[in-house]
Amino acid sequence: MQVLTRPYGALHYRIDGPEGAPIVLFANSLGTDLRLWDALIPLLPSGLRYLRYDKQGHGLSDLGAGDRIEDHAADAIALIETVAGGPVIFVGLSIGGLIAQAVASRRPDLLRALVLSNTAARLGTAESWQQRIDAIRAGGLASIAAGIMDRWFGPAFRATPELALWRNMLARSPAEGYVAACTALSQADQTQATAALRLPALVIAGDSDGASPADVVRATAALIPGADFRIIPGAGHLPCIEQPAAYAAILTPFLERHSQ
Ligand SMILES: O=C(O)CC1=CCC(=O)O1
Repeated sequence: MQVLTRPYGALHYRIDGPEGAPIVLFANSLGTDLRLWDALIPLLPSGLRYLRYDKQGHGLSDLGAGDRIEDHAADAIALIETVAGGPVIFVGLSIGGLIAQAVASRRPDLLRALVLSNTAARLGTAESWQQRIDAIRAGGLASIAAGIMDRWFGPAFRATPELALWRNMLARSPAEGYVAACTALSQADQTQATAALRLPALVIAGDSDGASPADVVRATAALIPGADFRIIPGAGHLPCIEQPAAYAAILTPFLERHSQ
C-alpha cells in the first residue's frame, strides 16, 4: 500500500501502469474509495499510468483538517507534484469533478487535460447537503445508504448481488469524513472559475443519473469553450461501475490524444 504524508496525516493512493508513462489521476465521488475505478482501469490503454486515491476522510486515508473543496484540491495538487512529478490528465467524478475543477483553476500548469464525469460547477444546494448531514447525525450512514443507491445506480444494476458491496462501502465510510465532504459540497461553487478554464475538456453524463442530471452536467460543459460533452445511455451516477466498457470507449480516445 502506498501513502503520501499530508499535514493532517496519511493519504492512501495506488498507482498502476508502466514506470515513466504519462499519468492519469482519478478523484472519486462522495462515499466511495479508490475501488470505484477497479472495473474501468483494465479497459484503458496499457501504455498509461493510473493514479488514484482515497479522498481525505474516505477509505484508508485519515480524516482531513478542513471541510472545503480547496482542502481536497490541496491533496490532489500534492499528489500531482510529489507522486506524478508533472502534469496529469485529471479525471474527476462528482465531488471528484469539483476537486478537478478547483485544481484546474488554481494550477492549470499541473493539467494536460480535464475529464469531468457526472459532475457540475455546483452540485445540490446548501439546504440539501444540510439535510443529509442532519440525517447522518441522527441515524448514521447506514440509515441513508439504501436511498443513496437509488441515486448512484439504475434499476438493472440495483438488482445485481454486487449492489450490496457498494452499499457496504458507503455505509462503512467514516461518518466524519463523509460529513466534512458534504460540508465542502454545500459551499462549493466553481461556476466563475470553470468558465475561465482554457484547456482540453471531456464532460461525461449518464442519462439516468439521479445525483447530477445530464442537463446539469451539460450546462457545466457549456462553460468550457470546446469541451466535448457525452451522454452514456442507461447510465446512472457511477458509470465506471455500471457501464465500464461504455465509459472506457469514451475515455480512451481522449486519453490517447492528450497523453502524447
Ligand atoms: O451521494 C450522492 O448523492 C451522489 C454524490 C453527490 C456528490 C458526490 O460526490 O456523490
